[in-house]
Amino acid sequence: MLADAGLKWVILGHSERRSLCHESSQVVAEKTVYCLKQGVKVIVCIGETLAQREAGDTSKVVTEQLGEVAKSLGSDASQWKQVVVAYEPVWAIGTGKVATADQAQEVHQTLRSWLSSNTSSEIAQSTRIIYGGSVSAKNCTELASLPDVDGFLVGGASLKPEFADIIKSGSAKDPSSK
Ligand SMILES: O=C[C@H](O)COP(=O)(O)O
Repeated sequence: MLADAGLKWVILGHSERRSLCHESSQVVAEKTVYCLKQGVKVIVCIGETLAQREAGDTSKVVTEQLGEVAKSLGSDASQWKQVVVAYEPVWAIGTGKVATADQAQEVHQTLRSWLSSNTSSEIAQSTRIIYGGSVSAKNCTELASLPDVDGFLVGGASLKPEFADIIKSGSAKDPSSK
């Protein structure tokens, strides 16, 4: 239905779907495969809760979430080209508590390394890993400059004039920095 309506992208695995609708990572992976078959590209959201971060489980949680998608897509670079990974710490979504640059870079780098080890170095380098969670005009420039942050998934700020500044921050990145 979405493909028939001309939609090019969907967001899957948002934290609200995972928590309110009990959508598992396996279901997210199944939906990802289905969307790609229909020619619809996918933004897959992953991210830890505050309790998981405080327990030191962030890397485990996000790589397990990504791992379910990787089980389905394998090392097929043509499939991964249709997928964007969105790291969205649950505690940062809509809260005004953005991840620090160090926190964001650490997780993004972990995800890229994990992709390299579990798919291929080509897929790891070419897959866009974007950040979401209280991105604003105030924090976008620093976050956009991080080597493994390839863009943003913006919620609240996308409805405000500052969204223009967030879009512009994407051009601040040195493409050779990754
Ligand atoms: O759904 C939107 C994203 O989860 C981020 O939302 P936010 O930028 O308002 O925190």
